[in-house]
Amino acid sequence: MTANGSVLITNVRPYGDGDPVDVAVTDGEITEIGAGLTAPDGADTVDGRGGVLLPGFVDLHTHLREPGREDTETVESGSRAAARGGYTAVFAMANTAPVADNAAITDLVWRLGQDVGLVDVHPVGAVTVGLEGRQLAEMGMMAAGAAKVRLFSDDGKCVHDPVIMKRALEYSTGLGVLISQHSEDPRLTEGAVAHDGPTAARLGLAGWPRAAEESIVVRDALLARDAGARVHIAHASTEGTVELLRWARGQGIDITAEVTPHHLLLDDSRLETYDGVNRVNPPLREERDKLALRRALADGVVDCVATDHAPHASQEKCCEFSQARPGMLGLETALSVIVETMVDTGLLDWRGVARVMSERPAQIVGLDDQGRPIAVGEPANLTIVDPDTRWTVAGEGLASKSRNTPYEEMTLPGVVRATFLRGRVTARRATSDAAGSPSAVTAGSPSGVEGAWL
Ligand SMILES: NC(=O)N[C@@H](CC(=O)O)C(=O)O
Ligand SMILES: [Zn+2]
Ligand SMILES: [Zn+2]
Repeated sequence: MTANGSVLITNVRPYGDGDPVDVAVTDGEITEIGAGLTAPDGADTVDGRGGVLLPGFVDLHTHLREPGREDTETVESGSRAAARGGYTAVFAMANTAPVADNAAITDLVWRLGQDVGLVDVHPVGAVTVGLEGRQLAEMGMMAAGAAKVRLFSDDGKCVHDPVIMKRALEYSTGLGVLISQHSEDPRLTEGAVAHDGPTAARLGLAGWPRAAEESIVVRDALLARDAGARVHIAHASTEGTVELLRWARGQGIDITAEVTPHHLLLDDSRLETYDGVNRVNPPLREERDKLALRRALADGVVDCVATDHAPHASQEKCCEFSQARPGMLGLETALSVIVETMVDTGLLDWRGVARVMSERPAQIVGLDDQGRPIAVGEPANLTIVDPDTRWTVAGEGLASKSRNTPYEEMTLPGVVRATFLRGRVTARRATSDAAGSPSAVTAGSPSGVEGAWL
């Protein structure tokens, strides 16, 4: 565990409200908020340049590929990507090799994350042994380990056997942990590579129907109801899922859900090029799903944003569409996609961004040191966002070890200027432009140039 930091953050607007203030941090905690503060003893000063100060983001759905596929991402490279994306905590999915279905693996991932020290990496434990859907994993042992695993998922695969899912939910309630379901009826998606709609039909791609997701969402809502359990829906992707979530909430069922940035911005019209970078599970849907998901995130029916950051090697993505591995990068572009789809459209203000990217995800998994108010006495897990600068995404310049961003060459609004984990700077952009006027930056532009990462 690395020491807590002291820093003076100047010229920032908490939640984008009011006139700029300074925020003093000592030993990892916010000690003072006001105008014209002086730096705590020995502390660094970070000029926020009038940017929006938000609680550090929390990602309930990240794939870090360690152990097993360190060629595509490691805890270290993924942590750096997360910090640059404004994150202070991420949940690393269990579909590694070997699978994180025991406390030896989950504790290893936790320790690797703490040693890197850029973001709190909370391992997700598998629900079933080997993600095979047959035998429950030792959830209790993982929860009792150093990693204190609190989120379990077979993500990549659905816990499709209803009897296993029922038992897992009952068990999770006793342990006080949460199950995140990758909702996919495997019989309905055999061979499927794209959303089952007119585009896939025209392109000759095997279709993944909305019902494959929605039938599991409603089944699990009913299983959670009867078990008196909570359940979380990973990567909600359809208009029907939104309706089912609304219905289940109305019944008093304890169900929460996340949506990915890519399902808010992209749709299956992207598939025309047959570029494997657009293959993802669940698939990019249609315009009306995208718009329903945006509205649901704004009104709280979908609780939060989760990246489903899924790094893959270029040889796994640059091939025939149906052979490409599903999944896309997300950590370093999530904030910008949320600004584009939710802030610039008037659906969310900055308080809303704090809610869906930090507060709600922290509450859902019960992290008591994340998603906290920006107030004296609170942990300094923070991010500064410059909402007026646009940048052009280039996979080449990202901190991730992989390049499979679907936003290559897109110009997006919103730049993370700096991220703080318990008061320590974990990511920071250079500012050669002292006047602070908005300007275009490019990810990974050469050092010394505006926007480069220090
Ligand atoms: N989302 C994806 O398309 N892929 C994920 C697995 C998953 O989230 O289901 C992966 O691990 O690559
Ligand atoms: Zn999944
Ligand atoms: Zn995933």
